[in-house]
Amino acid sequence: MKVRRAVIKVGSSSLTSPDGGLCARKVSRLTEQMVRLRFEHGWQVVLVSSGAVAAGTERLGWQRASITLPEKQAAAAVGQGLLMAEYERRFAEHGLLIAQLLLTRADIADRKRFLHIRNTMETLLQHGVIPVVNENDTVAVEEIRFGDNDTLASLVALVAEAQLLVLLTDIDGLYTADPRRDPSARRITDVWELTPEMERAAGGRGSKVGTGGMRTKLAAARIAMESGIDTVVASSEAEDVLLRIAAGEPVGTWFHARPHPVRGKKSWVAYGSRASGRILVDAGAVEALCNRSVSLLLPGVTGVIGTFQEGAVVEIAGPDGRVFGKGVVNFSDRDLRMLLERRARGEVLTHLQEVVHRNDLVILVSRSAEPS
Ligand SMILES: Nc1ncnc2c1ncn2[C@@H]1O[C@H](COP(=O)(O)OP(=O)(O)O)[C@@H](O)[C@H]1O
Ligand SMILES: N[C@@H](CCC(=O)OP(=O)(O)O)C(=O)O
Repeated sequence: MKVRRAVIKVGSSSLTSPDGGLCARKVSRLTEQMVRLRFEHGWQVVLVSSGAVAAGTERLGWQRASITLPEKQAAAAVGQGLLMAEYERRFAEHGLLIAQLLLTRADIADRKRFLHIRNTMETLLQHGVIPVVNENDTVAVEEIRFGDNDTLASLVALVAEAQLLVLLTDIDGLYTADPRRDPSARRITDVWELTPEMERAAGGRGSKVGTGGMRTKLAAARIAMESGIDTVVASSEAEDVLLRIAAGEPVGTWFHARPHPVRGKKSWVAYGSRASGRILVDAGAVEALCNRSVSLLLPGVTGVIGTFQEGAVVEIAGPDGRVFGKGVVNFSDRDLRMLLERRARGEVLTHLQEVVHRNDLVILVSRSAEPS
């Protein structure tokens, strides 16, 4: 695999001391390696950094265990500045500029905003700047949150059209069970396909500052793999971990990209967008859409759920009610319902046939890949 662009996500525990404050040694070890990736390997690097809440909480002298949501958001606002100051200083020592991108789930779900983020990212990278991304914790309420930076990092990898996603954490990969609970757990070195056993094995966070644990790392790896991006989960503490990954050494757990991935706008439809409604189709349409690269036409539609405008993203479900696809719909829900009624009255609707064009339609390879 030839890497030109990599997204490197660093978890809170990989940047902080046990008291939660930023650990200068940990930050400098990682930034030094990123500088070498840039200059010795020619990689363009996007950094997704957690740690704002942990760093801010420690600086404010607050207790993490009993913190309220507004306090957490306030701590993130303090900590984000501390994080950026630390990165600024470290990268500047090597003549590198950094840029801050704070995103919410809603920014990625909106196609226009997604494109603005992509263009900004592209411009920064073309100018040799290192984008440093985090969730915009201060504005992110439940409905518009990623909630964890693993998912954010996988979507940033789509935005950046990266070839590699690295998730650095406090453990050296995916194990057959959470090693903190099961000492007999073994590390899995390569994953070609995510299995239900792996998902069952992936538990929650491993430290007071972590969010999501291995579960969210698998969800991130799935999005990346299905979008043609390799993912490595590795320990940030392992000696020269990033350089060893760049050298192709077997470090951590390597999740291999699918050979025929979803790409371009379709990957945004599949994983970035949020569906506004659902279209129900008959068995013939399921067969045609899943096995042939065709558009969804009106004769296959049996029902409509929800409210949406033309141009919105909708889910597509078969007669069993299971969602198997997503796409950009050509009609509003109101017009679609009207067309279905007119069809039921026997009207032949030859001129209003194409409900979702095949270029805007994606079959979700795996149901748990749905970003619902
Ligand atoms: N099957 C598993 N394999 C490895 N680690 C696991 C597994 N299940 C749960 N974990 C936990 O996931 C933790 C890493 O996730 P997390 O605490 O969210 O870290 P980060 O802050 O780096 O995102 C590990 O410390 C480990 O205890
Ligand atoms: N946005 C939050 C981090 C959320 C998160 O996913 O944390 P982690 O599991 O440590 O990567 C922060 O900066 O504190």
